[in-house]
Amino acid sequence: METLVVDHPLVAHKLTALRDANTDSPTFRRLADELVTLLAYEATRQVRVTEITVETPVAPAQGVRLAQPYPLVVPILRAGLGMLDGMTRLLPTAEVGFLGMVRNESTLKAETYATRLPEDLSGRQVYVVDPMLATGGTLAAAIEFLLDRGADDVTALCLLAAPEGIAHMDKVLAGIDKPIRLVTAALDERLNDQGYIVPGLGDAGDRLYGVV
Ligand SMILES: O=P(O)(O)OC[C@H]1O[C@H](OP(=O)(O)OP(=O)(O)O)[C@H](O)[C@@H]1O
Ligand SMILES: O=c1cc[nH]c(=O)[nH]1
Ligand SMILES: [Mg+2]
Repeated sequence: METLVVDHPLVAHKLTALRDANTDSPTFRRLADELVTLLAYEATRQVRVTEITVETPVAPAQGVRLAQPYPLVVPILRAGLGMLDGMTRLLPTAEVGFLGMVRNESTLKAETYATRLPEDLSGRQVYVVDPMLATGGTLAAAIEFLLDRGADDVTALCLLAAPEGIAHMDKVLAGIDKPIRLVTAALDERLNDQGYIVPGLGDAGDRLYGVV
């Protein structure tokens, strides 16, 4: 898996505020939304385009537009919903599919409780959004699901990643001959005994949606 940790002072500034336990839910949602837009700029570097010509008021100009089929954006419910608007703002013609997954907090295994996306993803470029890559169980299962449906190019956007999660993804996805990328705002130190990212930001879903 090709991994990019976005190194930018504005990303670091917003991420620091997001981590702060004193940041309330409305501010957390706004910061997550702003961070996605910054990450999406990097994450869409390989988005497929078609060359076209347009007529300016002066002369023909060569340019590009997004190729069809349009990209599919897949938020992993629930916390991934906090990254959806930022992503579709940058890719307004993208389709959106949904994966509902929850980590069993005792076993740390990911369980899928909802799938609502096209049956056939052959040839599709997919952007998966989920703020947290902790053990990597959730994201690895999500990407395997998308590849099984035929997706041939998958980019995941996360706000935070743990080294253990990236190692797990590399192991599970080894030998897959399709582009798989991760773009994250930070690579943190480690996981704690409860599988939480350290220093992290706590439970992203709870902080987005105000559950305490
Ligand atoms: O890398 P992992 O160890 O699998 O953990 C990461 C997952 O945990 C969080 O979701 P959670 O299961 O808390 O569900 P939620 O979005 O409904 O809060 C997070 O948004 C990821 O989906
Ligand atoms: O640190 C973590 C790990 C998993 N899920 C979260 O929301 N936070
Ligand atoms: Mg959660």
